[in-house]
Amino acid sequence: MSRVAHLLFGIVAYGVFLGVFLYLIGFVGDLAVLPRTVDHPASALAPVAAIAVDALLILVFGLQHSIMARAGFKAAWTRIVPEAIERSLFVLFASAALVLLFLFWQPLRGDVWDVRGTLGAPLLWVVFGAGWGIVLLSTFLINHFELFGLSQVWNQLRQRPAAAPVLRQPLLYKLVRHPLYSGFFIAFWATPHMSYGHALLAVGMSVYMLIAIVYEERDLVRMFGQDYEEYRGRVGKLAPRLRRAR
Ligand SMILES: C[S@@+](CC[C@H](N)C(=O)[O-])C[C@H]1O[C@@H](n2cnc3c(N)ncnc32)[C@H](O)[C@@H]1O
Repeated sequence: MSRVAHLLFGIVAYGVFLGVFLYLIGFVGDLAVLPRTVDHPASALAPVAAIAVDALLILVFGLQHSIMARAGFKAAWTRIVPEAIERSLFVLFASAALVLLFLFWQPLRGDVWDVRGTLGAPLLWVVFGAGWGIVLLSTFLINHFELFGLSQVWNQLRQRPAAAPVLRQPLLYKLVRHPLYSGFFIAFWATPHMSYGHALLAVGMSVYMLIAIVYEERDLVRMFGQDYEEYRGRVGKLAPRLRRAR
Protein backbone atom coordinates (compact mmCIF):
# COMPACT_ATOMS: atom_id res chain seq x y z
CA MET A 1 0.00 0.00 0.00
CA SER A 2 2.75 2.42 0.94
CA ARG A 3 4.29 1.90 -2.50
CA VAL A 4 1.06 3.08 -4.15
CA ALA A 5 0.80 5.98 -1.67
CA HIS A 6 4.38 6.96 -2.52
CA LEU A 7 3.58 6.86 -6.25
CA LEU A 8 0.54 9.10 -5.73
CA PHE A 9 2.62 11.45 -3.58
CA GLY A 10 5.27 11.60 -6.32
CA ILE A 11 2.66 12.36 -8.98
CA VAL A 12 1.11 15.14 -6.84
CA ALA A 13 4.57 16.66 -6.15
CA TYR A 14 5.34 16.56 -9.87
CA GLY A 15 1.99 18.22 -10.70
CA VAL A 16 2.65 20.96 -8.13
CA PHE A 17 6.12 21.51 -9.57
CA LEU A 18 4.75 21.79 -13.15
CA GLY A 19 2.21 24.44 -12.06
CA VAL A 20 4.87 26.39 -10.15
CA PHE A 21 7.33 26.17 -13.06
CA LEU A 22 4.71 27.54 -15.49
CA TYR A 23 3.86 30.35 -13.05
CA LEU A 24 7.58 31.15 -12.71
CA ILE A 25 7.80 31.75 -16.48
CA GLY A 26 4.85 34.17 -16.29
CA PHE A 27 6.20 35.76 -13.08
CA VAL A 28 9.60 36.53 -14.62
CA GLY A 29 8.00 37.58 -17.93
CA ASP A 30 5.62 39.96 -16.06
CA LEU A 31 2.63 38.32 -17.73
CA ALA A 32 -0.28 40.78 -17.33
CA VAL A 33 -2.94 38.10 -16.59
CA LEU A 34 -1.14 36.93 -13.43
CA PRO A 35 -2.10 38.48 -10.07
CA ARG A 36 1.54 38.85 -8.96
CA THR A 37 4.69 39.16 -11.06
CA VAL A 38 8.24 40.45 -10.70
CA ASP A 39 6.92 43.98 -11.48
CA HIS A 40 3.30 43.95 -10.25
CA PRO A 41 1.53 45.03 -8.12
CA ALA A 42 3.58 48.00 -6.87
CA SER A 43 5.12 47.52 -3.42
CA ALA A 44 3.89 49.62 -0.49
CA LEU A 45 7.29 49.26 1.24
CA ALA A 46 10.18 51.72 1.20
CA PRO A 47 12.88 50.61 -1.32
CA VAL A 48 15.34 49.46 1.37
CA ALA A 49 12.69 47.33 3.09
CA ALA A 50 11.55 45.93 -0.29
CA ILE A 51 15.14 44.98 -1.20
CA ALA A 52 15.58 43.27 2.18
CA VAL A 53 12.37 41.23 1.74
CA ASP A 54 13.34 40.22 -1.82
CA ALA A 55 16.88 39.29 -0.81
CA LEU A 56 15.48 37.14 2.01
CA LEU A 57 13.11 35.35 -0.40
CA ILE A 58 15.99 34.57 -2.79
CA LEU A 59 18.09 33.39 0.17
CA VAL A 60 15.32 31.03 1.33
CA PHE A 61 15.13 29.55 -2.19
CA GLY A 62 18.92 29.25 -2.42
CA LEU A 63 19.30 27.65 1.02
CA GLN A 64 16.48 25.17 0.42
CA HIS A 65 18.04 24.10 -2.88
CA SER A 66 21.63 23.99 -1.64
CA ILE A 67 21.00 22.21 1.66
CA MET A 68 18.49 19.63 0.45
CA ALA A 69 20.64 18.70 -2.58
CA ARG A 70 23.71 17.74 -0.52
CA ALA A 71 24.60 14.08 0.00
CA GLY A 72 25.09 14.55 3.77
CA PHE A 73 21.65 16.09 4.18
CA LYS A 74 20.06 13.33 2.08
CA ALA A 75 21.69 10.63 4.21
CA ALA A 76 20.31 12.16 7.43
CA TRP A 77 16.92 13.06 5.89
CA THR A 78 16.29 9.53 4.57
CA ARG A 79 16.56 8.22 8.12
CA ILE A 80 13.34 10.17 8.75
CA VAL A 81 11.56 9.98 5.38
CA PRO A 82 11.30 7.05 2.92
CA GLU A 83 14.10 7.11 0.37
CA ALA A 84 11.66 6.68 -2.54
CA ILE A 85 9.99 10.04 -1.88
CA GLU A 86 13.13 12.02 -0.93
CA ARG A 87 13.32 13.67 -4.38
CA SER A 88 9.55 14.35 -4.44
CA LEU A 89 9.91 16.09 -1.07
CA PHE A 90 12.79 18.15 -2.49
CA VAL A 91 10.55 19.15 -5.40
CA LEU A 92 7.69 20.09 -3.02
CA PHE A 93 9.97 22.18 -0.77
CA ALA A 94 11.47 23.90 -3.84
CA SER A 95 7.96 24.65 -5.10
CA ALA A 96 7.01 26.03 -1.66
CA ALA A 97 10.07 28.33 -1.68
CA LEU A 98 9.00 29.63 -5.10
CA VAL A 99 5.37 30.11 -4.01
CA LEU A 100 6.67 32.17 -1.05
CA LEU A 101 8.67 34.25 -3.54
CA PHE A 102 5.59 34.76 -5.75
CA LEU A 103 3.43 35.76 -2.77
CA PHE A 104 5.76 38.13 -0.97
CA TRP A 105 8.00 39.54 -3.74
CA GLN A 106 8.22 43.35 -3.56
CA PRO A 107 8.56 44.95 -7.03
CA LEU A 108 11.05 47.82 -7.26
CA ARG A 109 10.33 50.76 -9.53
CA GLY A 110 12.89 52.27 -11.88
CA ASP A 111 14.38 50.88 -15.06
CA VAL A 112 17.81 49.51 -15.84
CA TRP A 113 16.66 49.34 -19.46
CA ASP A 114 13.33 49.56 -21.28
CA VAL A 115 13.25 48.75 -24.98
CA ARG A 116 9.55 47.90 -25.16
CA GLY A 117 8.07 49.19 -28.41
CA THR A 118 11.38 48.89 -30.27
CA LEU A 119 12.63 46.19 -32.63
CA GLY A 120 14.75 44.77 -29.82
CA ALA A 121 11.65 43.75 -27.81
CA PRO A 122 10.44 40.80 -29.94
CA LEU A 123 14.04 39.66 -30.26
CA LEU A 124 14.46 39.62 -26.49
CA TRP A 125 11.17 37.71 -26.07
CA VAL A 126 12.50 35.05 -28.45
CA VAL A 127 15.69 34.79 -26.36
CA PHE A 128 13.57 34.66 -23.17
CA GLY A 129 11.54 31.77 -24.63
CA ALA A 130 14.70 30.02 -25.79
CA GLY A 131 16.10 30.27 -22.23
CA TRP A 132 13.08 28.44 -20.77
CA GLY A 133 13.21 25.96 -23.65
CA ILE A 134 16.85 25.19 -22.83
CA VAL A 135 15.93 24.67 -19.15
CA LEU A 136 13.19 22.20 -20.06
CA LEU A 137 15.26 20.40 -22.70
CA SER A 138 18.17 20.05 -20.25
CA THR A 139 15.93 18.34 -17.69
CA PHE A 140 15.08 15.70 -20.32
CA LEU A 141 18.72 15.34 -21.38
CA ILE A 142 19.80 14.67 -17.82
CA ASN A 143 16.75 12.57 -16.82
CA HIS A 144 13.57 14.58 -16.36
CA PHE A 145 11.61 11.96 -14.43
CA GLU A 146 14.45 11.21 -12.03
CA LEU A 147 15.16 14.91 -11.45
CA PHE A 148 11.54 15.42 -10.37
CA GLY A 149 11.16 12.26 -8.32
CA LEU A 150 8.86 10.18 -10.54
CA SER A 151 11.41 7.48 -11.47
CA GLN A 152 12.14 6.84 -7.80
CA VAL A 153 8.49 6.18 -6.81
CA TRP A 154 7.90 4.19 -10.01
CA ASN A 155 10.97 1.99 -9.37
CA GLN A 156 9.77 1.39 -5.83
CA LEU A 157 6.32 0.37 -7.08
CA ARG A 158 7.88 -2.12 -9.49
CA GLN A 159 10.29 -3.20 -6.71
CA ARG A 160 13.26 -2.35 -8.90
CA PRO A 161 16.49 -1.00 -7.41
CA ALA A 162 17.30 2.67 -7.99
CA ALA A 163 19.39 3.20 -11.13
CA ALA A 164 23.10 3.85 -10.50
CA PRO A 165 24.15 7.47 -11.25
CA VAL A 166 25.45 7.99 -14.78
CA LEU A 167 27.58 10.91 -16.01
CA ARG A 168 25.53 12.22 -18.93
CA GLN A 169 26.88 14.28 -21.81
CA PRO A 170 24.21 14.30 -24.54
CA LEU A 171 23.58 17.26 -26.88
CA LEU A 172 23.77 20.50 -24.84
CA TYR A 173 25.92 18.72 -22.22
CA LYS A 174 28.55 18.30 -24.93
CA LEU A 175 28.70 22.10 -25.25
CA VAL A 176 28.46 23.17 -21.61
CA ARG A 177 28.51 21.38 -18.25
CA HIS A 178 25.47 23.24 -16.87
CA PRO A 179 23.01 23.94 -19.71
CA LEU A 180 20.05 23.98 -17.34
CA TYR A 181 21.63 26.86 -15.41
CA SER A 182 22.67 28.54 -18.71
CA GLY A 183 18.97 28.43 -19.67
CA PHE A 184 17.99 30.04 -16.37
CA PHE A 185 20.63 32.76 -16.83
CA ILE A 186 19.18 33.58 -20.26
CA ALA A 187 15.58 33.45 -19.00
CA PHE A 188 16.25 35.77 -16.05
CA TRP A 189 18.29 38.34 -18.01
CA ALA A 190 16.60 38.45 -21.44
CA THR A 191 13.77 40.94 -21.11
CA PRO A 192 12.75 44.09 -22.98
CA HIS A 193 11.98 45.75 -19.63
CA MET A 194 14.60 45.32 -16.91
CA SER A 195 13.14 47.02 -13.82
CA TYR A 196 15.25 47.37 -10.65
CA GLY A 197 13.14 44.57 -9.13
CA HIS A 198 13.72 42.27 -12.09
CA ALA A 199 17.44 43.08 -11.97
CA LEU A 200 17.52 42.20 -8.26
CA LEU A 201 15.89 38.84 -9.02
CA ALA A 202 18.28 38.20 -11.94
CA VAL A 203 21.37 39.10 -9.89
CA GLY A 204 20.19 37.07 -6.87
CA MET A 205 19.41 33.97 -8.91
CA SER A 206 22.66 34.30 -10.88
CA VAL A 207 24.72 34.49 -7.68
CA TYR A 208 22.82 31.49 -6.29
CA MET A 209 23.51 29.45 -9.45
CA LEU A 210 27.23 30.28 -9.45
CA ILE A 211 27.47 29.12 -5.83
CA ALA A 212 25.30 26.04 -6.52
CA ILE A 213 27.63 24.99 -9.34
CA VAL A 214 30.62 24.91 -6.97
CA TYR A 215 28.83 22.56 -4.55
CA GLU A 216 27.24 20.48 -7.31
CA GLU A 217 30.59 19.93 -8.99
CA ARG A 218 32.16 18.83 -5.70
CA ASP A 219 29.47 16.13 -5.50
CA LEU A 220 29.93 15.23 -9.17
CA VAL A 221 33.70 14.80 -8.71
CA ARG A 222 33.02 12.63 -5.66
CA MET A 223 30.53 10.55 -7.68
CA PHE A 224 32.34 10.26 -11.01
CA GLY A 225 35.98 11.00 -10.07
CA GLN A 226 38.40 11.24 -12.96
CA ASP A 227 35.61 11.06 -15.57
CA TYR A 228 34.12 14.31 -14.28
CA GLU A 229 37.57 15.95 -13.95
CA GLU A 230 38.22 15.10 -17.58
CA TYR A 231 34.76 16.45 -18.60
CA ARG A 232 35.42 19.66 -16.64
CA GLY A 233 38.78 20.09 -18.33
CA ARG A 234 37.23 19.74 -21.78
CA VAL A 235 33.80 21.43 -21.60
CA GLY A 236 32.87 25.00 -20.55
CA LYS A 237 30.81 25.72 -17.45
CA LEU A 238 27.93 27.86 -18.74
CA ALA A 239 29.05 28.93 -22.22
CA PRO A 240 30.81 26.84 -24.86
CA ARG A 241 34.59 27.16 -24.94
CA LEU A 242 35.79 28.86 -28.09
CA ARG A 243 39.08 27.00 -28.17
CA ARG A 244 39.51 23.30 -27.51
CA ALA A 245 41.30 22.51 -24.23
CA ARG A 246 44.63 20.78 -24.90
C1 LIG B 1 19.13 20.73 -11.33
S1 LIG B 1 20.18 19.54 -12.08
C2 LIG B 1 21.27 20.66 -12.88
C3 LIG B 1 22.20 19.99 -13.80
C4 LIG B 1 23.32 20.87 -14.33
N1 LIG B 1 23.94 21.62 -13.28
C5 LIG B 1 22.82 21.81 -15.40
O1 LIG B 1 22.78 23.03 -15.16
O2 LIG B 1 22.48 21.34 -16.49
C6 LIG B 1 21.13 18.98 -10.74
C7 LIG B 1 21.40 17.48 -10.74
O3 LIG B 1 22.03 17.12 -11.93
C8 LIG B 1 23.13 16.25 -11.65
N2 LIG B 1 24.10 16.43 -12.74
C9 LIG B 1 24.70 17.56 -13.13
N3 LIG B 1 25.47 17.36 -14.23
C10 LIG B 1 25.33 16.05 -14.55
C11 LIG B 1 25.82 15.22 -15.60
N4 LIG B 1 26.63 15.70 -16.55
N5 LIG B 1 25.45 13.92 -15.63
C12 LIG B 1 24.63 13.40 -14.68
N6 LIG B 1 24.11 14.13 -13.67
C13 LIG B 1 24.45 15.43 -13.59
C14 LIG B 1 23.64 16.69 -10.31
O4 LIG B 1 24.31 15.67 -9.63
C15 LIG B 1 22.33 17.06 -9.64
O5 LIG B 1 21.75 15.94 -9.03
